[in-house]
Amino acid sequence: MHLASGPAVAAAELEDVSKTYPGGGGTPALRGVSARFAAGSFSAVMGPSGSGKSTLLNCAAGLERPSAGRVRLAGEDIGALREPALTRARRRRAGFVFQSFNLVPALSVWQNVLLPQRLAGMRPDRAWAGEVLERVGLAGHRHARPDQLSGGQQQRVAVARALAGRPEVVFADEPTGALDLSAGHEVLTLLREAVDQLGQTVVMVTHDPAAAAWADRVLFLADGVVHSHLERASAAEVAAVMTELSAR
Ligand SMILES: Nc1ncnc2c1ncn2[C@@H]1O[C@H](COP(=O)(O)OP(=O)(O)OP(=O)(O)O)[C@@H](O)[C@H]1O
Repeated sequence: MHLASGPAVAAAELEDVSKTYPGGGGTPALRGVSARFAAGSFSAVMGPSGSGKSTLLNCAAGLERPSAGRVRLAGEDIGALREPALTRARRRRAGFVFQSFNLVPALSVWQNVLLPQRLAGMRPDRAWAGEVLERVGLAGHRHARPDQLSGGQQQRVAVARALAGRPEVVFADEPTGALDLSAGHEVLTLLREAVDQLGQTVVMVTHDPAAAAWADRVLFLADGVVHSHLERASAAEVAAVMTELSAR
């Protein structure tokens, strides 16, 4: 089953986006960034600490409003939307995976997976949610609470939750940052399979060149601007660019 249309379509797009945070001392976190995340692709966003990676992700996802420029999610100009239309668009079109899992501790695995669809006012697609829980290997844990699971299992629940609503884009901010190597590997495998088998679009911020090497394309940020891109890069190639950026 394909969740997104052909590769030429941008699932998310930033056009000349700048962002200065109130209280950020006037220094922009992003300065005129343009980036296009093709539907059905897996992109990684890398760059030194403070280069604007999370800000880019949050602007693309409608979690932050840019100070200038345009953001389109599945072709919709979300900058033009006021609350609560922006929240509705984000809930309908974006799925999220965060470093800290962000599961609701009082809810079961199953309730966590269905929650975004409920919040979006959608009737949860239980058959599909069951299938994604199966895919992440946790069908037998649907009644468990998050604190009964390992970190790797909790992040797999978060991936299932992000996929369950069939969003146009899954935004992942350091999804392997809190995991050991093998749990991180499992989560990256799931994200890769979501792209290859389901046609999902994934945009992932990471510090780890080995994680970025799972992506089709790596976008490098430095000081709030796009420095460069790599296609189908190895971890060593990604690490070489990071070394160059860190030495600046
Ligand atoms: N809410 C905020 N208020 C003020 N400044 C902020 C806020 N969020 C981020 N910044 C600043 O914006 C710049 C870019 O931050 P951002 O978190 O996007 O970078 P990053 O590349 O994701 O960093 P890291 O790798 O350390 O997570 C930094 O200088 C940061 O201090």
